Amino acid sequence: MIPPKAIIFDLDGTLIHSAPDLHAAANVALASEGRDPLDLDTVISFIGNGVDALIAKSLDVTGGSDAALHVRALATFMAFYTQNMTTLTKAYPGVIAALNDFRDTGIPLGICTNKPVQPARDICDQMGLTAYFADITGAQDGQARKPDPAPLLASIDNLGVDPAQALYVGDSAVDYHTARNAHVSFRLFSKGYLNDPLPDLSESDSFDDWAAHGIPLPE
Ligand SMILES: O=C(O)COP(=O)(O)O
Ligand SMILES: [Mg+2]
Repeated sequence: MIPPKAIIFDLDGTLIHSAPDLHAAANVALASEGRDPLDLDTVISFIGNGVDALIAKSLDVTGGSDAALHVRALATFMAFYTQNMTTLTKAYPGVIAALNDFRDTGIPLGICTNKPVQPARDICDQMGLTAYFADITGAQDGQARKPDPAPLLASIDNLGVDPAQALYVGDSAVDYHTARNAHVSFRLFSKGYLNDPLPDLSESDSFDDWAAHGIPLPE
């Protein structure tokens, strides 16, 4: 692998362990509808396709859903989550040191997440991450989400590099397929929220510790 000219990261399950706050907000939304709470691992298995999918799956497994219920539960979820996005959330060990190393090379860094863009930006602000990133691309109403390649290609375009020279780092099958669809190199952080196995991904394209990410850097 040659050193990338830009690195774009997924957010949830890649840079930050955000599931505990997503779990808490999901259970507030479920409780407001008289539903039983879900355990953390179940909520983790619902992360990766955005908040709409998280709410839909949470309602499905606790008694079903309809359009009005979905809208209400999503609103309750967002009202709580936007006030509690970094209460339990932490950067994975080694992430800050790795970001410092990447930044020191001078190559541009970005985030491409299926989390709605404003919460993604607010979380980065609250966690002191914003200054590392020249671009933060998140989900927006009416716009394609990962695994559609559009958001990743938009983020790479904002960084001003050719997709062939960029690297995407993510934790899920959604991220892997996004990179494939965009013809962008991919590395998997395997200690995030990987729900489906990735049989086509070679072992050497995966890491489980940010202190040993294996991303080659320019001198
Ligand atoms: O919000 C989600 O479901 C996933 O967010 P991510 O794309 O940062 O992993
Ligand atoms: Mg993720």
